Amino acid sequence: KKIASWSKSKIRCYEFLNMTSRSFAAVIQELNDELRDAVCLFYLVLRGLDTIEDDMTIPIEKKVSILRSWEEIIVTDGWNFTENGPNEKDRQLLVEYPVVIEELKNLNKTYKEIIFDIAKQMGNGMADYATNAAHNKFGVNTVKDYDQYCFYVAGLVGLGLSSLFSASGLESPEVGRNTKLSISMGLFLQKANIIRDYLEDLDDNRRFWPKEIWSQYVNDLSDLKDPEHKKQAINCLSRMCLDALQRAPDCLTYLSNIRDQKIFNFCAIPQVMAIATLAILFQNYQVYQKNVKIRKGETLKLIQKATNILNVIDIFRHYTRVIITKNNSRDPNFLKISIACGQIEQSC
Ligand SMILES: CC(C)(C)CN1C(=O)[C@@H](CC(=O)N[C@@H](CC(=O)O)C(=O)O)O[C@H](c2cccc3ccccc23)c2cc(Cl)ccc21
Repeated sequence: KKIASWSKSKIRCYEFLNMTSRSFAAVIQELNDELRDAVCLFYLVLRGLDTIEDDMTIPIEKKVSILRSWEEIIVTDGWNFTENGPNEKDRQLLVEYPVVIEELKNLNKTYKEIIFDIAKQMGNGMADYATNAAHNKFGVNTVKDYDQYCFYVAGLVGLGLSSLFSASGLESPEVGRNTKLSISMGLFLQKANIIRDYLEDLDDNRRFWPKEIWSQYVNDLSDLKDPEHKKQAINCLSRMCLDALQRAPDCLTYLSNIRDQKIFNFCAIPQVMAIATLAILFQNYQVYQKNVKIRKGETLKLIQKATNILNVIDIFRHYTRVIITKNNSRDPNFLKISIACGQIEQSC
C-alpha cells in the first residue's frame, strides 16, 4: 500500500488496530482503501469507548461524564486519558488518542457523520447502563434489558458498519436501511461473547446474564459455578444459548445481501466464529470453570472457509447439527433448542 505517503498519526492508528486484535485487524486492512480507513477509525473510536466503559477503577461519575461527551471528545484536538487502571489492555490507545482524533478529520463528511452519530448513541447507552448497574447490583434484569445493553454495545456497531458499507457505494442502500438485520449481526456476536465470558465477567463483577433467565435456575448468578448446582447451571446455559441462536437466521440473511468480497469476509468471519463458539459452549460445564475458546486450528479453518455464502451456510449447518447432537432430552429447553436449530437450517 502507499504507506510512504501516510502521516505519522495514520501509521500510529493502524499500529493500534494491529495491537488490539490480530486476526480481525488483518481483515479490516483488506477492505477497499477508503472504507478501510473509515472502519479502522470507527473501530478505534469504539475501542476507546469500550476501554473507558470496561475500566472499573474510574469513579462512576467521571466515567459517565466521559461516556456522555464522547461525541465531543473525538473532535477535541489533543484530548487524551492517562488515568486508566494499570491492567487496562488498551490503556496506551487512550494515552495517544490525539492520533485518532487527528485522523478522523481526514475522513469524508458522510463517514464522519455516521461514526459521530453511533459514538453519541453508544456513549449515552453505556452511561445509562453504568448508572443503573451502579445502584442495581444484579446488573441486567430482564431479557429486554439484556437486548437493550447488547444493542448499545454491539447492535449500534452493526448499524454503523452497514451505513458505512452503503455510503461507500460498495453495498446497496438496502444494506444500510435494514436495521433489524444489522442489529442482529451485532447481537449474535455479543451474546456469544457474554455466554463465553461468564467467569471472567463475574470475577470483574460485571453481570450481563439477565436475572430473568438465571433466576429460573439459581438464587444468584454466582451460584451457577458451584458444582452443587451443576444440572441447573447446564440448563441455564442452554437457555442463554437458545436466546443467542434466535439471531442466527437474520445474520445469514444479512450476509446473503452482501456483494463485495472483502466486506463479505470482514462480516462473515466473526459470525462463523460465533456459531462455532456457541456450539462448543452448549451443554459444556467448563464454561463455569474457565474461558472456553475454539481451538486455533478450527479458527484458521473457519477464516479460510468463510468467503462465500454457500460455505457460511454449510458452516452454520454443521454447528447446528453439533448442537442438536449435544442436546439433552432432560433439558427443559430441549424442544426449543431443536426448533431454533431447525429454523437456522430452514433459513439456509
Ligand atoms: C462488541 C462487538 C461484537 C461489536 C465487537 N466486535 C467484534 O467482535 C469484531 C470481531 C473481533 O473483534 N474479534 C476479536 C475476538 C474477540 O474480541 O472476541 C478478534 O481478535 O478477532 O467484529 C465486529 C463486527 C465485524 C463485522 C461485522 C459486524 C456487524 C455487526 C456488529 C459487529 C461486526 C466488530 C466490528 C467493529 Cl467495527 C468493532 C467491534 C466489533
